[in-house]
Amino acid sequence: MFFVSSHLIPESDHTHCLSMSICTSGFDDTYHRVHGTVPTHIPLWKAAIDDSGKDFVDIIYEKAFGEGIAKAFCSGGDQALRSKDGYVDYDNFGRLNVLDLQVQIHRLPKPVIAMVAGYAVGGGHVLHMVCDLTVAADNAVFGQTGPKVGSFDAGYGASITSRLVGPKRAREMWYMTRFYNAKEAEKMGLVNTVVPLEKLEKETVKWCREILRNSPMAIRLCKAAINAADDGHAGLQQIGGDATLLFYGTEEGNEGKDAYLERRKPDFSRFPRLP
Ligand SMILES: CC(C)(COP(=O)(O)OP(=O)(O)OC[C@H]1O[C@@H](n2cnc3c(N)ncnc32)[C@H](O)[C@@H]1OP(=O)(O)O)[C@@H](O)C(=O)NCCC(=O)NCCSC(=O)CCC(=O)c1ccccc1C(=O)O
Repeated sequence: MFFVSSHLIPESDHTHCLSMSICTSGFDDTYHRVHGTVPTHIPLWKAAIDDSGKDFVDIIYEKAFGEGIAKAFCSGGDQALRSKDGYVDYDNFGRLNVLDLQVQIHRLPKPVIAMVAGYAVGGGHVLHMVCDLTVAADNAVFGQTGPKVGSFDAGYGASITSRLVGPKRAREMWYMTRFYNAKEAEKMGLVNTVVPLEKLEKETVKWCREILRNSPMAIRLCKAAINAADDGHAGLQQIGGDATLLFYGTEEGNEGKDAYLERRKPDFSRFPRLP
């Protein structure tokens, strides 16, 4: 189970900087939090998975929830770092790395829950939309800003908006760049639930635990199935991989492998040919 959240990044730096709360699959009481400012140009999933955000942990967490000020989930690509070819890296290469993060969130065979406090706008709004579920605080604000600042996300960004809120509303969001409060977002189907800010993390953890009561393989396949149509061949590959994974655990699958290793002809006759 993963959940992605972003709390207030100190001072002005709340652009594409997520403080991430990553709950590993066990998600027991020892789940760890990785809170940190992770700039656009570092693949966030990698930072999270590598635990490389460890140093930030308490500082950001305190700033965000300790002081009761969670101003932003993510306000999108840092316009100050934007260059002619993307968002510049430490090595001065422009990149659009957030696209990779979107793909990773979609393909991760576990639910990813966006825990949104404050602004989720621009590329930050796309990030919450690619997550499986969104638990929003009552101070959350949602919207696309791209066309206002000369940007757009014509990949997952535009198409998932349309899936979630319908094509008319999606156009409204992208053409008009309006902001919507948490209740409006809930009504539009952009978020799953809205809770008071101070209950945000508790509620998100509750949702995680509720999911974790259920079959991990069933959930894995539900996620793959829900994303399959949107993801085209990559979606089929994901669900196909899951089918292979399950088949390798069967006697029928192993008969082929065993026969090969034992240098004999495989005997599949005992396996049913189901209607
Ligand atoms: C988020 C706001 C609505 C907050 O407003 P407010 O509370 O009044 O605070 P401010 O005073 O405006 O902001 C505080 C401080 O933060 C700076 N800031 C905020 N957001 C950004 C930003 N995105 N870039 C740079 N700086 C930002 C702001 O300037 C202030 O700094 P000071 O130094 O204190 O003055 C409001 O801030 C706002 O609307 N922000 C801009 C939102 C925005 O337009 N975001 C960019 C959208 S485009 C985008 O996200 C890229 C899309 C993308 O990610 C992508 C798409 C397709 C392919 C690839 C990519 C990709 O990889 O990036």
